[in-house]
Amino acid sequence: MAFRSRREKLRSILSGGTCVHPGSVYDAISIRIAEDLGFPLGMFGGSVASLAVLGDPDITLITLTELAEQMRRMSRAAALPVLVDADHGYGNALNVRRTVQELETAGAAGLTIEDTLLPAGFGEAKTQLISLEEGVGKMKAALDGRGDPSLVIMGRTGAASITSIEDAIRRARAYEATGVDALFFTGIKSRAELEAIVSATRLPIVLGGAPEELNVLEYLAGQRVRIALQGHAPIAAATQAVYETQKALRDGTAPKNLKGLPSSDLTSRVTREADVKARSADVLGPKQ
Ligand SMILES: O=C([O-])CC(=O)C(=O)O
Ligand SMILES: [Mg+2]
Repeated sequence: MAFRSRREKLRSILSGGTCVHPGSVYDAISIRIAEDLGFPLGMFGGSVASLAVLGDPDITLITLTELAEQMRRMSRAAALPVLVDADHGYGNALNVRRTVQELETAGAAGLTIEDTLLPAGFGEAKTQLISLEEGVGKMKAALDGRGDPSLVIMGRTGAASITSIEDAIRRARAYEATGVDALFFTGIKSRAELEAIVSATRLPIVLGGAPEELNVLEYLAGQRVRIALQGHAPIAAATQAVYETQKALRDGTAPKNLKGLPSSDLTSRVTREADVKARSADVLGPKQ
């Protein structure tokens, strides 16, 4: 299986003794940059998928097909293992099974399924959770949908910031019992909360965003946290760069005087130009 080594790399992060920051990736160029800079893993968030594909905020308007297609583009562009935020699995537990099948064939190294009620329901001001029982059904369906046993499936709960830390632990333990490979938590606010989770569970932990006091890799590593997200600044920086460049051009700046453009060397690296040229010479013959 072509993607197995990517999945095994993610598994070795989860079974290792350190905690890593993933690179935030959302398209073919961003995954190549993350790979070239030596990130051990890419994180493809639902928020950045919505931004890159639709230009929308993170409100689950993106479809599974669009998400999987963007993942497929990244899988072709680079060999960096990618953890995909598969949100709620795009429907009920049967949809979760389908979501796993699609992301597996698109080359994801791993994916998260969360227990948030998505998209937001009628008249609901605050984010809601599905029941623990429905969450368990989704985790079972995700595992059932996996064809390649090396694909990593993570159970994710946002309960810490929606209901309580006790509820987050209860849910994590129930997801753990289904056989998922790791637990992903959002909304953890303190070391005490993290330590309560650590003593009540046994699987590797992934933290999606954490306050300053938690953000020390050595400390996190000692708490069984293997991956700690750092948000999605690269796509935000790209938005600002496009804005500045278009504004300068609109204001009359000559293209040769624009600031912040990549060197030709960087462009050549992110397009893997040397590789393309070598292949062109092989199959298209020498240029006349
Ligand atoms: O998983 C992540 O990267 C955090 C998240 O939910 C998102 O960005 O949609
Ligand atoms: Mg998300």
